[in-house]
This record gives sequence, C-alpha cells and structure tokens, in this order.
Amino acid sequence: MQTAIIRAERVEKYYAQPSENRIQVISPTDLSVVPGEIVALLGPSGSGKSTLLRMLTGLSTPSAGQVYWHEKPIATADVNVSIVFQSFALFPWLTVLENVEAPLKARGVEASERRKQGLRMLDTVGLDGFQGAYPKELSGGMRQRVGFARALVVEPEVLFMDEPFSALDVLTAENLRSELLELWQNKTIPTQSIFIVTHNIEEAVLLADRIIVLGRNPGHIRTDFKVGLAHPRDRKATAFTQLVDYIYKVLTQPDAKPPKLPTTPTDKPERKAHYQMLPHARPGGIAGLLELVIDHNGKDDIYRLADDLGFEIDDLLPIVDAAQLLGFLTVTEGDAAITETGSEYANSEILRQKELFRAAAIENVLLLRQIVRAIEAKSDGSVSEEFFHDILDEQFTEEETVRQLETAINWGRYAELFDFDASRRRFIQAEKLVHEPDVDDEAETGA
Ligand SMILES: Nc1ncnc2c1ncn2[C@@H]1O[C@H](COP(=O)(O)OP(=O)(O)OP(=O)(O)O)[C@@H](O)[C@H]1O
Repeated sequence: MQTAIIRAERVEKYYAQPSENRIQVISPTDLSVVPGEIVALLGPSGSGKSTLLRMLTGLSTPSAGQVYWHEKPIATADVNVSIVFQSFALFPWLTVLENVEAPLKARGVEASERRKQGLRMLDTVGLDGFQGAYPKELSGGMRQRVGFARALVVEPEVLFMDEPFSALDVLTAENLRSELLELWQNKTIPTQSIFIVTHNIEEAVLLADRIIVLGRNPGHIRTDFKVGLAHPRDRKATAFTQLVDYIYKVLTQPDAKPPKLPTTPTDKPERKAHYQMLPHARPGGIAGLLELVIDHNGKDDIYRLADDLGFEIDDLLPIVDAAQLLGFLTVTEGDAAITETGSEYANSEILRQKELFRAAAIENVLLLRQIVRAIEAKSDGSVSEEFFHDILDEQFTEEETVRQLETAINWGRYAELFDFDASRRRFIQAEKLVHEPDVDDEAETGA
C-alpha cells in the first residue's frame, strides 16, 4: 500500500442557509491521492467535484473531517500543489512570461532565476517566442498552455485540474491532452500525481489510472476503480468502449448500486434520498427522445444518441433520467430501450399523452403525488409553494430546491395534475379536476 501524498479522512462540507438549516454538499468521504497516478473525478453537475478539489488542495476548509498532506494536517503543512482552471484565470495585464513567473515571485524566487525557469517552462509547453505577448493576443488553446506553464513552473507534487479542456474546441483539447500525457509519461515534469475534475467520460478513460464517480445530494463516492488499460489508449478498442459504457450506466442510474465493472470497482453503499431528484427535463424533450429511440428500433446506446443529436451527454442525461423515472425507458449497460408505455406515449395524440404522463407521474414521482394530495386535502383546493419549499429545503440546496419546484410545476401543469398561480405562488386545482360546479375561480383565489 503506497503512502498517500494527500489523504482526506471523513471530510464533509456544508453551507449555512438563511434559515436554520444547513446544506450538506459533501457527505463524510475518505479519499487518498497516491504517487504515480492520474485520478479523474467524474460526476453530474452539482455533485461537489469542485468542492472536493478545493478541500484536497487546502483552498477550502472541510466543515468536518481532516485533509492530510504527507500525514500532516493540510492547514499546517508546506503544501506543494498547483491548479489549472477551466477559465485559464490568467492576469490580463501581465505578459505570458510574467504570468508564468507569478507563482515563483509569490514564493520569493529571485528575478533572473524566475525568468530562467519561466522561459524553460514556456519552452516545455510549446510557447517559446510568445513570452512578451498578452493573454488577449492568444487563442484559447495557447492561453491554456500558459495556464499549464504557470501551474507546472513551481514543480507541484500534485497537479490539480478543474475541467482544463472543456473551454477548448475538440481538436485543441485533444492535442493538449496528449501533450500533457506525454510530459507525464516521459517524466519531463516532476509531478507525482495528477488529479483532474472532468465532465467528459472519454477524457477520463483516455487519461486516468483511476476514476472516481461522485453521486449527489449530498456528494458521495459511488464508485472508485483502477483503469487497467495501457497507453496509448484506443477509443475504439472494446475494453475502452466497455468502460465508457459502464460509466454512463453508473451516471444514468443515480439510484442504483453501481454495477460490476469490466475491472473490479470498489463499490460503496448507495444512499437513498427521501425525495428522488427530479431531472430537469421538459415533457416535450422526453417525447422527442422517445421518438428518437423508436426511430432507432426501440433501443440504442445513450452515447450514440447524444452524438446523433449533437448533444453534450450532460444535456441528454436529465432527459434520459426523466424518461426512466417515468417508466418510459429502461437503461441497461448504457443502452436505452423503450418500454411499452413509453412507446404508447410517444405514438399517442396529445390528450392521451397527457393521460399517460399523468399516470406515470403520480405512480413514480413522490413530490407530485404529495402536491396533489395536499391540494385535495385543503378545503380551498390550494396550497402554498412555500410549504413544499420548506420540506425540500431539508434535502436540497436553495438553488436546487427552486429548480426542483420549477420542474414539478412544469410537469404538473403539463399533466394537468394541478395548476400554479404564479402571482400568489400557490398550487391550485387544475381546471379539469374541478368537478363541483360551484367551485369557481373566485373561490380559489379567495384562499
Ligand atoms: N458557497 C456555497 N454556498 C452554498 N452552496 C454552495 C456553495 N458552493 C457550492 N455550493 C453548492 O454545492 C454543490 C456542489 O457544487 P460544486 O461546484 O462543487 O459541484 P460540481 O460537481 O463541481 O458542479 P459542476 O460540475 O456544475 O461544476 C452545488 O449544489 C452548489 O450549488
């Protein structure tokens, strides 16, 4: 067992809320970064990837638990890490060389030595000749090269990267990725370990020796496994695509225990949320996806569907999730297959579609069921949004609570389960559910 450079022990993060409640963003988590590996951290938006990265670097203090740097509490240790950011985060008023020298200056390195090391690093990342340029004169790819040079010039023991390639076009990203890998494999840089946060599953499988997938609400490790593929990796190789499919599967089934991997992942017990997380998808989008799956003979690989649609997988996943939640789609081994109800839904005319959606929503979505029950239980047939806000607030962040309610309103209105009075922020009975001739609008608004 290798000694960890960084070791997080039961780290947690929560944020205070205006109300008394606090929002837990990371649940107690153990995680070690050991020498000789590239670790990729994947997870859906909001699962706490950046939060975890910030705690591991010492930029942010855990609310509970401890991070150790070579077994010393990180706050008291002489930490040698660098971070490359998605947004490059360069100083626009400094030249390329001055940007690269900045961290050396902060460490008190003398001017001529700074210049020497800065120029050498610019050379390493392919930017020799650009030392006098300003960031605005450079392309995105070159700016990120400056970002790398600035991070690497201090010879960090661990190099952290937060989505370093996602602001770049596909070809530039590919190019920069393989150059980084080359620097690492040839040991041109003395960095002991690289920790990369990414949204891109293929990127993780291309680069990483170990992949960690986070789940959310609150953030927790769903699976943490080694990637046994030799470099250079071939995206078309079966072992590669199997691994990509496996990770899609883990990500598209947030409530399932991660399945067995082609290699052996360390499965962690899965936590069950009281309320499922409603995926933020619109009914129209769900119907569109189902039609597409039908066009593909009722079954297709999610990854290929995203490709065909020109969608980022992150944009498609909520729609897939929603269709799955409603029982219109099943996802197995990264393949989405339409169910009988899903097929009927996609092929029906609008009123029948609404009926099917209504039945599926009531059956499968706790929040919608509760809203309908609450409206039915109230003599005035209306209930305030605040009531559900307070309940959801216990489980989700403020931002997510608002989004959950927005999605619930959208689905509930579409399915005619209820209506929503936006001026009074109240859920009200849907027109068509009002059977009593004497219950009119006035009675409703008088509540
Ligand atoms: N200062 C803060 N106060 C309250 N909540 C916060 C704060 N910072 C982050 N959060 C919440 O913590 C959760 C995790 O955020 P984080 O940025 O770490 O996630 P992420 O996985 O990196 O997301 P993304 O992939 O979208 O960048 C989110 O729900 C976010 O809204």
